[in-house]
Order: sequence, then C-alpha cells, then structure tokens
Amino acid sequence: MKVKKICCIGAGYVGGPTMSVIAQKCPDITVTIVDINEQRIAAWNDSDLSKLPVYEPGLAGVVAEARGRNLFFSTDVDTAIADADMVFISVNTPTKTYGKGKGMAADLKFIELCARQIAAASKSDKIIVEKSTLPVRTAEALKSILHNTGSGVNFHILSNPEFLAEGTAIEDLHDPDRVLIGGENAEAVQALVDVYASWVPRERILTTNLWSSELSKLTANAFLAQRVSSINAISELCERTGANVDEVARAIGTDSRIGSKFLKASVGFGGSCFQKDILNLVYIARSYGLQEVAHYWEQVITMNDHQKHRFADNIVQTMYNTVSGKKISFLGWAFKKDTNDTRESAAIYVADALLSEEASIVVYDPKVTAEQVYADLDYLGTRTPAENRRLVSVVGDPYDAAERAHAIAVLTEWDEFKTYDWHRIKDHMMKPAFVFDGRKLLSGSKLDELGFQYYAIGE
Ligand SMILES: NC(=O)c1ccc[n+]([C@@H]2O[C@H](COP(=O)([O-])OP(=O)(O)OC[C@H]3O[C@@H](n4cnc5c(N)ncnc54)[C@H](O)[C@@H]3O)[C@@H](O)[C@H]2O)c1
Ligand SMILES: O=c1ccn([C@@H]2O[C@H](COP(=O)(O)OP(=O)(O)O[C@H]3O[C@H](CO)[C@@H](O)[C@H](O)[C@H]3O)[C@@H](O)[C@H]2O)c(=O)[nH]1
Repeated sequence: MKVKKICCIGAGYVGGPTMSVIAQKCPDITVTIVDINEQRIAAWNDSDLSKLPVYEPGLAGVVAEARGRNLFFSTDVDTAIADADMVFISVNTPTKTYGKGKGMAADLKFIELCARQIAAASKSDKIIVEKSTLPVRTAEALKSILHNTGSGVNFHILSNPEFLAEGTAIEDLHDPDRVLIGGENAEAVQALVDVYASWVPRERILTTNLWSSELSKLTANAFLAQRVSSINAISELCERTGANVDEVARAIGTDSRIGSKFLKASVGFGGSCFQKDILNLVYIARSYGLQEVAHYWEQVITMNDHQKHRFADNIVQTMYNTVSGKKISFLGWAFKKDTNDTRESAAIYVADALLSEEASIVVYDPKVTAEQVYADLDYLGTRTPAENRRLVSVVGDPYDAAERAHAIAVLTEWDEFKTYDWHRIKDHMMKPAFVFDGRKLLSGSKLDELGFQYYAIGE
C-alpha cells in the first residue's frame, strides 16, 4: 500500500516540524496538519515566516519549500481525517492535574478525543499512527474505540514515537539516529517504513511490536534524563571537593561504554518531556506493583528538583543571605538554547524561589516573549499576576537587564551570551558584581579577571 494523503492531528512542536519534513522529503504525499487552535494554524499559515508558532533553526526554510505545494495547515479536522489514508496523532499528553494519577499519569483525554473524532469522520480504511508519547498499551484503548464504531471501516494502529530534541528538530528529523515503528499489521508497518525510507537509510528504520515501541519512548527519555541527574549529583560533590564537573564528565565520557553526550551539568533539566515521561513511567511501574522500579526512576526527578532549588539557595547564601530588594538579572528563560519553548524550564522554578525571597527579577531571552514569562509564573499560582508583574520585568536588551543589577544568573545556554561585552556589563552592575552560571557557559577565568564574583555549577 502506498500512502498518498497524510493527516496529522496536532500542529505543535512535534506535529509541525515532523510533518513539514515528511512533506519536504515526500513531494508526492499530500500532508495536512490540523489543530483546533485557530491562532496556531493562522500562525503556521502566516506569510511572514518569522511568525511561525514554533522557533526551530531551519524550520522556516522547510515550511517555505513545502507549504502550499503538498503541505497544508487547517482547522478543518474532519475533512482532513476523511481524506487521509494515514492519520498521525500528535496531540499533547501532559501530566494529569486531576483525579486518579494526578501529578503522575499521562492525561490521555486529548488522545481519546482524537480517536473518537477519527472514528466518527472516517469513511474509508486508515492507518492510525501514534506520534504522541504514550503509556505502554495505549494502542489497546485506541483499538477498542476505533473498532467499535460499527461503520465497517478498518483501522490499523502503529506506534511511531518521535525522538527529536527541540532546538535541533530539523537536523534530528533529516538525519535521525533511528526511526521506530511498532505494529501488528505487516502491510501497515511497511507503508510507514516506505514514507521514512524516502530519506532515512533503511537500516535505521527499526520495527518492533506495538508495546516495545510505546515503552521504548518512555525508556529513552528516562535514560537521557537519568544521565543529566547523575552528572548533576556529581556536580554538587565537585563543589565540595575541588573537583571540576566538566573535567569529570570528560574523563568518564571518553570511556566508550559511557559515551560523552548528555553529561553537561546544569541548573536542572527542563522541557515538556523528561519530567512528564518519567512521572508516567513511575506511575505505570507502580500500577503493576513494581515499587522498586518506580522508586528507582523517581530519584531522577528528586535529584532534578534538588538541583534547581540548590541553585537558587546558593544565590541567596552567596549574596550575604538576602536577596530582598535586590535586582537579579536572568539571562535566558527557555528550557534550552535555540527554542522559544519554556515548558518546565528551570528558570521558572529558580525565579519562583528568588521571588519568595523578595528579589526583583529582570529577564532577557532572545526568543521568549514577556507574555510567556508572565504566563509561566502565573501558572505556578505562588503569587498574584499583579505581584508577578510588579516584581518581574522582561527586557529586549541584555545590557538593559544588567543595568544596576546585583547579580546575573545564566539559566539558558544561548550562544550569544558568550559574545557579550562583559566589561561593559560589569561597569553598569552594582558591586560586588555576581554571576551565577547555571550552564557553565561563560569563561570563569575571564570573568574573574574582569572582577566578577563568578560561581558555576560543579566548580
Ligand atoms: N516537544 C517535543 O520535543 C516532543 C518530542 C517528542 C515527543 N513529544 C510528544 O509529542 C506530543 C505532542 O507534543 P508537542 O510538544 O507537539 O505538544 P504541543 O502542545 O506543542 O502541541 C499539541 C497540539 O495538539 C493540539 N490538539 C490537542 N487536542 C486536539 C484535538 N482533539 N484536535 C486537534 N488538535 C488538538 C493542541 O491544540 C496543540 O496545538 C506529546 O505527547 C509529547 O510528549 C514531544
Ligand atoms: O547534558 C545535558 C543535556 C541536556 N540537559 C537539559 O535537559 C533538558 C532536555 O534537553 P534535550 O533532551 O536536549 O531537549 P528535549 O527537546 O527535551 O528532548 C528530549 O525530549 C524529547 C521529547 O520526548 C525527545 O524526543 C528527545 O529525544 C529528548 O532528548 C534541557 O533542559 C537541557 O538543557 C542538560 O542539562 N544536560
């Protein structure tokens, strides 16, 4: 079976870039990305490519190449489903905020809504692809909803988790380490293999059973996050012993059994995936009565929370045990560089802790809007929106952020921070001028020379 029309439900950080690349690489397939969020779809259709709702290096070029040719963005979900022979589900699967599993389990209500809508809108047989990250055995629930419509339409369900990382999404999609496809029906699996084989070497397209594929996604994120928490645990020990965490990371990373990636100590991992997916893994393990397994993975989150708090505590302690009324300038708000995404960013939690100590905060991030910064703080509910706006300001120029600041905290590893005129920054700061580098991004020796009091994670 050859796929001619693809529909993707969900035009977010995954649906948008992933389907744009499929459209770019498979000009003979018509790809329609649909979403219920009208504003988002309008932004994807904006003729000004700088207004795309997702910032990713290289994405605008891919969209420019395919949009209007074989790539379309629409809010007409039913029509796109009815026309397609393959439907990707790429909607959000956040941590549940209510009921059983609150704070742990994945909230599958958006997935179920999609399944019901697919069931209602379909007039012909379809392959349904789970692109969202889902708990193992979700395909079973999907099957049950789709197979009980009584419409006589046949559905084959595949699991095809996405491994792209934000900030490098286009690179990751163009040249993935692997593409994973889980499924029971050989013809359906082959149809999706053929789509990816248009640009991905065949040996990098792995096929497994449905459950292995679903579970591999949670497992991959758990392993990656575990490495960050492991090196962050060592960073605290480095600070007490005179060891340097970058040197330790290099020393262990050259062991080919360990490998060098994902060993960068930081203020803590953020992003929409790691915490959510580990919590979900813990919840699943617990629901099978596997307490030790659950406890083991839960420590990854415990360590990450500790790292964020300890960074904020260290700022307070170093600044003579009080930041009340002091201006602390945040360089970076996004959860990593090269993205405008702030979901679960460590910056939010560090800011919250410092605001509780009555600090005032000025934020500069090259890609994050003031609106987003306030939305992130308001969402925590620690203080009123009015208070957040009184205590936090967001500026469009890093030098303005540094003006009369008592301290600078580096929260995101944006490359441009390294290129600033740090001499000029120091001149305009209060003295002593503190820098707390949560990313080990800046040159400590250079900043020391300039007269800063420089503190970095893991030194
Ligand atoms: N963000 C990442 O880097 C990443 C990477 C790999 C996997 N994932 C997984 O992919 C999934 C999507 O993540 P995301 O970051 O793209 O989320 P997102 O919130 O950016 O996008 C999801 C979109 O789905 C839309 N939506 C929800 N219900 C809908 C419905 N019934 N009909 C139409 N549209 C609907 C929302 O309006 C939203 O625009 C999640 O399961 C996530 O865990 C994310
Ligand atoms: O050595 C490291 C590597 C990462 N991080 C932090 O960890 C977080 C996550 O980074 P990264 O994994 O690069 O970005 P994500 O976009 O969250 O991507 C992860 O989550 C996605 C969603 O599931 C998966 O698809 C990707 O494979 C997986 O890397 C960020 O805050 C990083 O700053 C560190 O602190 N140190």
